Amino acid sequence: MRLQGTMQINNQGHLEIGGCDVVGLADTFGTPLMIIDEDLLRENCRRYYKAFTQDDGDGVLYASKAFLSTAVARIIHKEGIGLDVVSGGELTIALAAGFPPEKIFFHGNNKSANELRFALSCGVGRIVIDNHYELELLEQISAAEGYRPSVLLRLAPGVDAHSHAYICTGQIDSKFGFNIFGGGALNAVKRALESPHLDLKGLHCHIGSQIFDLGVFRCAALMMMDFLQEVRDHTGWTAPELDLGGGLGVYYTSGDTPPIIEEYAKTIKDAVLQKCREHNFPRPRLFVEPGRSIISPPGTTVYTLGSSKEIPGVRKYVAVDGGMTDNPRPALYQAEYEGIIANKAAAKPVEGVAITGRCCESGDMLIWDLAVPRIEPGDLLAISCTGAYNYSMSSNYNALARPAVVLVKDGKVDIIVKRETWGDLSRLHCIPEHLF
Ligand SMILES: Cc1ncc(COP(=O)(O)O)c(C=O)c1O
Ligand SMILES: N[C@@H](CCCC[NH3+])C(=O)O
Repeated sequence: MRLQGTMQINNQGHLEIGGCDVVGLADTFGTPLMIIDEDLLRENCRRYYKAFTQDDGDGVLYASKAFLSTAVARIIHKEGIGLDVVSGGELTIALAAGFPPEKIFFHGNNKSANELRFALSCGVGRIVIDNHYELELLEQISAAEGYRPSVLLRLAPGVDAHSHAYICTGQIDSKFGFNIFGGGALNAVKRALESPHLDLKGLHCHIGSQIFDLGVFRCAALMMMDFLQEVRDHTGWTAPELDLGGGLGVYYTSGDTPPIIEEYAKTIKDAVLQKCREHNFPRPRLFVEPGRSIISPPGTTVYTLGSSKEIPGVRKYVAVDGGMTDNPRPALYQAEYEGIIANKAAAKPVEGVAITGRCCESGDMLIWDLAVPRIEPGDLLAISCTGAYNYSMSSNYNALARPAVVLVKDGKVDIIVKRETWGDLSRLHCIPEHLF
């Protein structure tokens, strides 16, 4: 496993993160346990901040769908970054953390009337309108309740992000946004500009996630800038803001070669400036919305090894005490991960095993082929780069309780999300009177 951030192997041969021995963390907090390396999280935020906010007014918004807790929201805010939320729930967590609403952008392809009212009443910075239904709904609510929200329109620029089909979002055949091709986007811009109840600030696109090819980000930026010019030709309106979404990929396993944050920033800014010159267009205020590339590398999940089953000549399955409930990505996207036996981190590998979860599903696999030293039940497996879209996509399937999440830094540890208990699992259940 590639060691990232503050990870190291200590002189007891244990994996250490943020100066904390992972074996000690597992003893204290139990497993499965998600560990977040605060230094690496802050470093990623700072690199984004530096790369994108030197030009006046540009901004970085953390896509909180990747992982959101009140403590992480505080770190994000302290590092000068805004927040992208997609539901009343994410907005509630952000507000509970004391996140300033004006630094929050509200996304989503089917926001409810109640969610829109909530966003309006707390004064979010931007509402990103996804479709005509929402445009009408937001206009009606704003008119009735006396708001004039600042809005962006989400567009599908028709760019294929070359990532897993389930995480590409900017192509023509996508459920998200107004399509540039076919005129839907231009009509939406005209409609929003005509409305006295909406303050159209600019346009948005997000082409997908876990993207390594800077060429597709460049292509999206060029197409959006060409469209801003087309809009100016048709309406006379010069869009002051352009939000290009998130999507930068990260390293999960050897062979993954993601571009660095700084290269990504340069690609986007160069493309925008090129088109500004070409069209004599004033440089819009730029926003980006990274999620995975901020929080994935700082996250590591630790499991305890339990049962195993060896099928001679086929493979050896080794089960952990979590699985698709805390990390559904291998089952959903055939995602691959690296791992290390945290209590034997310096030991030489002697065999290859398949790491399976504990759910009643054959597809509940975490790693198909992991080289491990001699292992036994009770050993600890650490899987790296699990900070994004693991906990946030976790479930209670098989009535498994969600893991705890801890933040580590300089040898200190703080719990930031408590472990769910079996008691929590029935807290929303009710037994009707006639069943007594
Ligand atoms: C609108 C929007 N912005 C930002 C993101 C964050 O993407 P990523 O985590 O790949 O950076 C997403 C998720 O793909 C998204 O849908
Ligand atoms: N959940 C996806 C990313 C989706 C990004 C949100 N639009 C993943 O785990 O890779």
